[in-house]
Amino acid sequence: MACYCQIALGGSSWRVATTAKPFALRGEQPLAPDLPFDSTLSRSNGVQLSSSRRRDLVFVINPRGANGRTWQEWKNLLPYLRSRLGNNYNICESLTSGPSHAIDITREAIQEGADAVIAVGGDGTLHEVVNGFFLDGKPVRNHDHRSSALGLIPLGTGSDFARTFGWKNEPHEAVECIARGVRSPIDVGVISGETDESHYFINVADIHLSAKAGFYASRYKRFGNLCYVIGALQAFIGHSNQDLRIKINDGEWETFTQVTALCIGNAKFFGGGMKISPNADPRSGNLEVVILQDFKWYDFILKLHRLYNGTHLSVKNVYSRRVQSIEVEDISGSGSIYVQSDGEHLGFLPWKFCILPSAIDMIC
Ligand SMILES: Nc1ncnc2c1ncn2[C@@H]1O[C@H](COP(=O)(O)OP(=O)(O)OP(=O)(O)O)[C@@H](O)[C@H]1O
Repeated sequence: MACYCQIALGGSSWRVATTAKPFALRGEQPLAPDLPFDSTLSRSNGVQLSSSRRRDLVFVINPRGANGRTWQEWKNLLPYLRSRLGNNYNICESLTSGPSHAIDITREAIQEGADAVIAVGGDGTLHEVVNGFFLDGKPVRNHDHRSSALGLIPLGTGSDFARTFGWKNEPHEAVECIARGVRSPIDVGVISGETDESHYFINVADIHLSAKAGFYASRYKRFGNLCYVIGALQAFIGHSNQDLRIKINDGEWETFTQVTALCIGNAKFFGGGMKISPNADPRSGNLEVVILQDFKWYDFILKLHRLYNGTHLSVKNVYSRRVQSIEVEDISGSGSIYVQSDGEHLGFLPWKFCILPSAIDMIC
């Protein structure tokens, strides 16, 4: 018989739905007020995994993803998920309460021995789940020194990472992958700066105009994919191309003049379907760097279709290269050049970006 457990951790709520003994987690704070509360749910303190022999799949759901669509679709999906996967797995449902919470949920789920942690939402949720696979620069492990697999049910606004695998922004294909259970190692990008703290990305990290556009786009997610157009228009206001210093694979510093945007792809798409790094492959052991130089606003109008279909690498003033690492510095030293990773604002230059080959097993 199915049993459910309401769980909360580190300032937010989790709900676990299993068909066996519940995956119980600390209960500290209530559900987000506008989320329905199931009175059959119970709470407990401390963390323990199901004692069932079946494996635990922890679904990390951002109820605010895609302006609330993620939550609506998840509710519709759950009965199907239980019928499709419930015979072989305990289905553990964990709702995020706010930014960064998915990181804590993921770390705890891995430490408690979850078989897989599955991000349900957009690239931002996936980004946080990926960051939860690491702590203090090392992979998180359970008591047997094993990690969990990473899964994804793409239900965000852009869901760009899923596009590299040819998945649509809907759940059924992803659920079939989880049911098949095939896992393969994928690469993760790691970003380091002046502090000891590392950040991880799985899709695309980018610098300057595109990162500024992403920063603004995040304010307009209620408009769906149109947010990227609005964000880009706002980013153009006051934009000026900048000279950047770049060091590739720990070689010599080089100057790239009048950089409009610099993109570092572990996968191919960003900005709601733009195929910015068309040769990137998260199983290649490389990152694809694409640099747009001296682009004017009208270049984007004339060449936008090439950016979307990934044929822009042969365009004038577009440089591309496969790298294992790249360091980027702002020559002006203004500290105002935007950086984002997986569509999430990270801060401003300088940063170093490296590949971690085969860092995570992914269900795909
Ligand atoms: N409960 C929550 N309330 C508010 N924001 C949240 C919550 N949980 C996560 N977030 C934040 O929501 C942001 C966006 O999430 P997500 O990427 O899933 O959706 P999206 O932006 O619509 O999709 P995409 O990134 O694919 O365009 C993330 O930055 C995340 O930190």
